Amino acid sequence: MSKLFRAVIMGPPGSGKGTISERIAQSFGLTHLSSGDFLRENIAANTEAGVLAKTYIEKGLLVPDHVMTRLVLPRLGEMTRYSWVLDGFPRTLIQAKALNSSCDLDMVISLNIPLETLKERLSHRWIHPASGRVYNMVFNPPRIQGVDDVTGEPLVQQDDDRPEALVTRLRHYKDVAKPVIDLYKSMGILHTFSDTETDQIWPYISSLISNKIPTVRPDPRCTSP
Ligand SMILES: Nc1ncnc2c1ncn2[C@@H]1O[C@H](COP(=O)(O)OP(=O)(O)OP(=O)(O)O)[C@@H](O)[C@H]1O
Ligand SMILES: Nc1nc2c(ncn2[C@@H]2O[C@H](COP(=O)(O)OP(=O)(O)O)[C@@H](O)[C@H]2O)c(=O)[nH]1
Repeated sequence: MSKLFRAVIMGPPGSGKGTISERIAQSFGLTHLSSGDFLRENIAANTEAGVLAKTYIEKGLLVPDHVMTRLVLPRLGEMTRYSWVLDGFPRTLIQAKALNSSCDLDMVISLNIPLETLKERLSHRWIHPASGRVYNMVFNPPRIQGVDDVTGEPLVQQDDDRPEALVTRLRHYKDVAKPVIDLYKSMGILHTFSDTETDQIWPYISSLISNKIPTVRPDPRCTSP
């Protein structure tokens, strides 16, 4: 069996983590794991972690590290046979160290996108709150304006995506992410991409991953035993 591939994607709000993770998942047959999705699932299922996490998310705060690690690491433990790209975790040094002690990462992708681009993108970002599906009224609009493609439910704009809120979020991201980025740099697995367009960055990410995964392997869940 060929070696499994594990990647983390980091970047400020609106940098394209979700968009690029989806492209990686589709192109290389990896599973896209998102801490935001894990949280939404737990909130919907009213688990103990979900109820606790909700109180932080509603205040615009990061969920405490011990809650996040207890939530994410067991999910990764269930993925031992699969290659994945992890989006939204780790966000702090404590989370990064916990991740390092539970698995070996092959690659960390860090997106470094100018503030003006983030502001512009987030001002057009609309989401389907229940699923976390993300649209952009310019870049990838829904089929019917204002409505989720899958459920037909209304889309909303998050308060956090307002330009005024973004500057604070970005500062916070930089402070918290810096030691994480330094750690991955020191491990020699960090790859940073800077551009204003996902379509410009994508060929570089794609060829980087192709070099690590010489043949595009089908997702093992989709093959018969
Ligand atoms: N690794 C994490 N550590 C702490 N809190 C987290 C983590 N991942 C997600 N959260 C919490 O869940 C919320 C939703 O996360 P999600 O990644 O879906 O969206 P987001 O923070 O709006 O990020 P972005 O704008 O970068 O997509 C976050 O705002 C944060 O409160
Ligand atoms: N205009 C434009 N919008 C983009 C581009 N890449 C992603 N987006 C949109 O920008 C917003 C933020 O992207 P997202 O993947 O949610 O970023 P994340 O917050 O880092 O996960 C979404 O509305 C995307 O559809 C791009 O290259 N150009």
